Amino acid sequence: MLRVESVPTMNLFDADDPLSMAIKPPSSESAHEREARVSAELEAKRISDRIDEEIRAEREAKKRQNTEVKLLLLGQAESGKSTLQKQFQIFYAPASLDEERDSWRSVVYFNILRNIKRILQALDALDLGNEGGPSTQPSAPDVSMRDVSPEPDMDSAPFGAGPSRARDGTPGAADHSDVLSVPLSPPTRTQLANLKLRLSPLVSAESALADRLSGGMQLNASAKRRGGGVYVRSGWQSNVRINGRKRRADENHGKAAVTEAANLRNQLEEELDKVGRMLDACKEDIKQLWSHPFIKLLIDKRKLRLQESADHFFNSIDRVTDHEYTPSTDDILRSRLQTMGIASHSFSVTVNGKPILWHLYDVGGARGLRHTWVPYFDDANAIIFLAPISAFDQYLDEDPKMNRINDSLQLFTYICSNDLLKKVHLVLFLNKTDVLREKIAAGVSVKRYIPSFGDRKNNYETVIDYFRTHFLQVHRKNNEEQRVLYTHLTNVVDTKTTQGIIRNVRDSIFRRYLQEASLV
Ligand SMILES: Nc1nc2c(ncn2[C@@H]2O[C@H](COP(=O)(O)OP(=O)(O)OP(=O)(O)O)[C@@H](O)[C@H]2O)c(=O)[nH]1
Ligand SMILES: [Mg+2]
Repeated sequence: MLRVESVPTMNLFDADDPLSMAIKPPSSESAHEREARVSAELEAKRISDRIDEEIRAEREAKKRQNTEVKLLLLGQAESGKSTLQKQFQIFYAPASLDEERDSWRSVVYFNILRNIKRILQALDALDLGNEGGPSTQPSAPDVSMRDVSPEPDMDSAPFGAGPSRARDGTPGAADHSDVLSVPLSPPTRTQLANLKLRLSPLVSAESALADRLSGGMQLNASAKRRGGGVYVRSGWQSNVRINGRKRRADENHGKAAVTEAANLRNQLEEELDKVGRMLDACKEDIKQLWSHPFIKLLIDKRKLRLQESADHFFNSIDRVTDHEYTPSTDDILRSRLQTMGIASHSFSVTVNGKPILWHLYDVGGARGLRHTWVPYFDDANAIIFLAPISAFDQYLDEDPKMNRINDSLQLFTYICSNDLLKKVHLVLFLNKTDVLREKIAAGVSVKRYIPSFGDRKNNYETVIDYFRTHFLQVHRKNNEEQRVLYTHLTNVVDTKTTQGIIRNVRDSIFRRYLQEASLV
């Protein structure tokens, strides 16, 4: 079957590796010396293996005594891990979400601006006549602080190749001859050119906000071109926290001295208020842009990768641009920020009268970040693997040749077959079922992207069944331990159904945990 990480084979004494060169035996080594060296190396390995085994046994024993449960949220980028983490937060620590509610205002603004920028960039590629406004194409070279470049190609795809699509992931790279072949009437051309001109200032506001959110951490130029978003590390909220928008006026009122922290807060608030005012001033243009039939066609034909929640935020533009706006819980669940590294969250849960600390690890799912998961495998108790099954018509930002369902299946194979995870409680979320339903209802053909789907009926139930069967097969083929796989069809932005599923998952994880720890 498919392997996800290819480990490069390395010559034992690689000339590029100074350590291996240092321990390389001398070229003058005699047969007797060689025998002695090999025997010493074997003995050293035996001792090292025994120590490893002792450490493993100790860790297992500790796991049993522990009153902690570690749950990993795994899956490709944009599969819904951080959204699910927010649902856990709503369930176990709603007050903490309230505390950071204000920080999400900047993310909501950023998401709206990012989608506008993508549409304007797509318009840039069309000749709309003399617009005279600033180009929305990135001009300055990027400084690479963190490369999230893709790993090498995987083995052959289980679903085969899909139709032609963007080769480099940029909106302009897709085949758009069909859009261009639609003759634009002069008034429409002028209308679009004017919209583009008036909305152009929002593009620089987007860049400033992206820098603010990521704390200056940037992607390299090629990752950006491929559509890379803003990566944030755990604790990003402190980059944009204002701590109560009303407080500023009170603090400043009649007081000469303000602290540096308050100054920074004020500056941030002013920046954000400015973006809010810009959005407010442009809201009619934004509505026009979003509802324009040509823009809809452009998004559809060129398969523009807008964020999942573009529709939600564009349709809420009046509410979001209100100067008293505070993000609703739904806004927070629909906001998009890419996770960099591992974000951990802890909740205290009482099970059978016993307090248990429940640690959740939300990982970054982009290919270049997956190596950071491995250190967490060792003492994990449970995994929720999220596979966005609506993504059958999409390709990875990191590798535009890789169908996203295909990537999910390969990743799931890696998780199911990983030795370190053999005993871990495994839960599979086939996520974004709501998006899948909408796509199917809109007539998007699965067979077009997944030729092996064949002539099956292009309806929701059949498609779900088809994908579920593939995931279950992966599990069955990699299940020497006879481990149960708990599968759920999910839409993790829906709080009501997700909370029910969280309860169900919690009970199954704790039941097993308590049995293993001999606590029942
Ligand atoms: N409609 C819908 N949107 C979803 C669902 N799950 C996640 N989303 C949205 O998809 C986007 C990506 O979700 P995230 O939770 O940020 O994805 P992630 O897996 O954490 O991605 P990385 O951090 O890049 O690895 C967000 O805008 C979410 O609101 C779902 O079930 N339905
Ligand atoms: Mg995330």
